[in-house]
Amino acid sequence: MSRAPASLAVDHLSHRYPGAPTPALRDVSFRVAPGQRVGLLGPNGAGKSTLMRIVCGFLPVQAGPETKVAVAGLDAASQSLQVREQVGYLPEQVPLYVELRVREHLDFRAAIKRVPRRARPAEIRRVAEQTGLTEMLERPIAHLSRGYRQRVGIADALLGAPPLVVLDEPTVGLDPNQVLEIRAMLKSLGGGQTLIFSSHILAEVEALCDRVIVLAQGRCVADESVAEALRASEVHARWDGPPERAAEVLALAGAGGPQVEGPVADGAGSRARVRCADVGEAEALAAALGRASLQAGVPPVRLEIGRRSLEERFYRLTSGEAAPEAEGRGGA
Ligand SMILES: Nc1ncnc2c1ncn2[C@@H]1O[C@H](COP(=O)(O)OP(=O)(O)OP(=O)(O)O)[C@@H](O)[C@H]1O
Repeated sequence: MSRAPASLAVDHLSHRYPGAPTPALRDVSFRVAPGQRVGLLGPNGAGKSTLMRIVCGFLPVQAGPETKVAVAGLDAASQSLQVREQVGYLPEQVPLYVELRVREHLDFRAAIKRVPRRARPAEIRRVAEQTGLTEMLERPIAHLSRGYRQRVGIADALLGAPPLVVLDEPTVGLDPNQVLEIRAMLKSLGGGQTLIFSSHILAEVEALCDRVIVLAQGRCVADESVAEALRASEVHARWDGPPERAAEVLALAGAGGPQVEGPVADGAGSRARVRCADVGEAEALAAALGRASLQAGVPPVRLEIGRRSLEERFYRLTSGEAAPEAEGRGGA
């Protein structure tokens, strides 16, 4: 089976559970193009599952000014049944009929998803192959390991070739080998569907996605391509002089604005860090800071170019604090 991948549009989406003191989602907006692979990152309670449930039509869209959720152009509020037909969903807690064999379970689920009876055997073979379950089809689910049960949940989400596949923490609770196997399996899924999955694990998102959306306390705090996030660099600088003198050096080098953190006192000296869009910009800035330090007479100087890891950025974005210093790279 094959169907064209779906687009997803989320506009000004907020959500408050009945009786909850704070909203689970606050004015979240983003767009996903057909065939994109998007990682939804965020700490516990950030709102990832809530967002996924709404996108899949399992939680209602709470109306608000300009609120809209559309899958393949279908409105999740007024066309929720049609939206569900577009989506394959792996919930956080996978509901499996453990007394059934894998094939029976998938056949039952395919029937619910209205895969025509005659197409079902081939469809089950297809998803079993994609998820590495071919040898397990006759096993009772009760006898499967957690990793294999997760594969059954993912196979279920892929049944009927839904244009949008939404996987809520597909590797959570698995042992390290199972995590690697599931990641390899997800990576091997072709671009035949739009894929959104949630994770706490940055390496996973880096490896599997072309785009990352970061949620924190119900807000979307970052939305960028993984390549862009990985390109980001920064310059770490230390001076023997006090912060006022370091500020002079920064000004001489033309570094200012929100990209600059510091300068702050560091022992007898001072330090600052400047965010840059890429390594080239960081190298040019490090050289300019070197010249400016000499000019201002604030020696000695230590300048390092550090890659801002996705991990560090994630930490900052979701906690509002600086992570422990990133490892330096190179020097000037
Ligand atoms: N059924 C519910 N009723 C009330 N509050 C809920 C419900 N489900 C989630 N919440 C609350 O909504 C907020 C967002 O939860 P959600 O499960 O969407 O976050 P999450 O990012 O998926 O977290 P986790 O990574 O822990 O699964 C949290 O404060 C949570 O306590």
